[in-house]
Amino acid sequence: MTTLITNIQELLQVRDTNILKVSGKDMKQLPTIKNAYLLIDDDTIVGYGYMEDCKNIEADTVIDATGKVVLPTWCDSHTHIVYAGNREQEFVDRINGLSYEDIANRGGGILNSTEKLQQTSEDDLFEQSVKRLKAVMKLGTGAIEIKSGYGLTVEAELKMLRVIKRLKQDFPLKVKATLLAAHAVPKDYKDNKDGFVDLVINEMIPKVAKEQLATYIDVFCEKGYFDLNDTERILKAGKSHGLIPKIHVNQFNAFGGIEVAVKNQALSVDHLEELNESDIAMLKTGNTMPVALPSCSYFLSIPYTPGRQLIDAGLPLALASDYNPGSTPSGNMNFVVSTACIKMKLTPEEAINAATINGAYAMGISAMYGSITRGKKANIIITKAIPSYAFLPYAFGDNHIDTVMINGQIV
Ligand SMILES: N=CN[C@@H](CCC(=O)O)C(=O)O
Ligand SMILES: [Zn+2]
Repeated sequence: MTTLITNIQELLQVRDTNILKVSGKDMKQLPTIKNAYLLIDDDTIVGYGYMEDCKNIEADTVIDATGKVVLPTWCDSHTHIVYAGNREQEFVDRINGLSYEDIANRGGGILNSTEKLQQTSEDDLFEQSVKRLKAVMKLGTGAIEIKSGYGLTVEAELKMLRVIKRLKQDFPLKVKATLLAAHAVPKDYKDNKDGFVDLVINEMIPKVAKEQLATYIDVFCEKGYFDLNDTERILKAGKSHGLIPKIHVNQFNAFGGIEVAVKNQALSVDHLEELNESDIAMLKTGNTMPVALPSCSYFLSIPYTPGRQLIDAGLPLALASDYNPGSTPSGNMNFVVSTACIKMKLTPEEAINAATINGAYAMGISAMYGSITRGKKANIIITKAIPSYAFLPYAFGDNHIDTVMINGQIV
């Protein structure tokens, strides 16, 4: 089954060679073809070029994209979309003056979601998550990373990861799973954090690795959660079971977590709202992808990750949603891209690179996702008729998407 998309006003992120990420000044370059065609065979991109060169191409289905922009689907490398219930009361509490930290200190926050998740059946959790997954696919997300971390017991963490596995099996988008057991210290271990870290290392990691329920190991490395020593121990234990590090770090405090991550060859370091010069120098020594989560900064009114500074230092940057019930109850990557331009001063080219190819890198899948490249998966967004691609981040808040194709099928 072949599909030919014709008369594309502009085809974005066209990469003839299969690069895995873009960094520094290269992020300003977004290769495009104006007045283009795109040819898909089943689930694979097989050809593209100028309209004048597509005269002899025949296909089973032809889609006319006159006036429309076509680009790869968003690669959202950081989400927590498997959760139970919501936390809108905490949102109201914050409006009335409490901080995210205050709420966590009185037993709310992550532990609030933990309580809800532990009381929710696996099927119910699956159904709640399906709704969110369907919604983000419609908004152009074609690959997604999903974390555990609201279970905090062996059984509840496994329940979350089994739900992620079902989502992976039942939906066409690419799903990568991460074990984030060290997301918060559960109530039962309130005065025994080391005991909980031991549980993560001795029981959770081996079980999850044996059942192949996750590819990545994550830790919330933050004051009041897990310190540098805990982070190092958990990352090393994960690595010894084949799990690749990818951590939450520098959200509220910068105290050396990035060094631990880079030294353990983390695939990504995520949040980075607080960043100092030594963190940037450390990132320059490795291949770890910095990931910014601007919707989280927006929702919590905390600083934005200094993405401009990271890119100007020659580093790559990825953008992700952080979709979760506490700090980012939104998985809209279009908003993420707009907010990165508006608040972090990324150019539209940089933001689109960050949300496609670099997002794919932060999930370890950029050889097959994140650009319009022959042989890559046919995951594409066709916009409505718009004046130019800069209109996407510019006219924020409106949905500019006409069609989303994942594996060559319209969703
Ligand atoms: N910061 C840690 N974890 C999530 C928020 C979790 C929550 O509040 O439920 C985040 O990435 O923002
Ligand atoms: Zn997160």
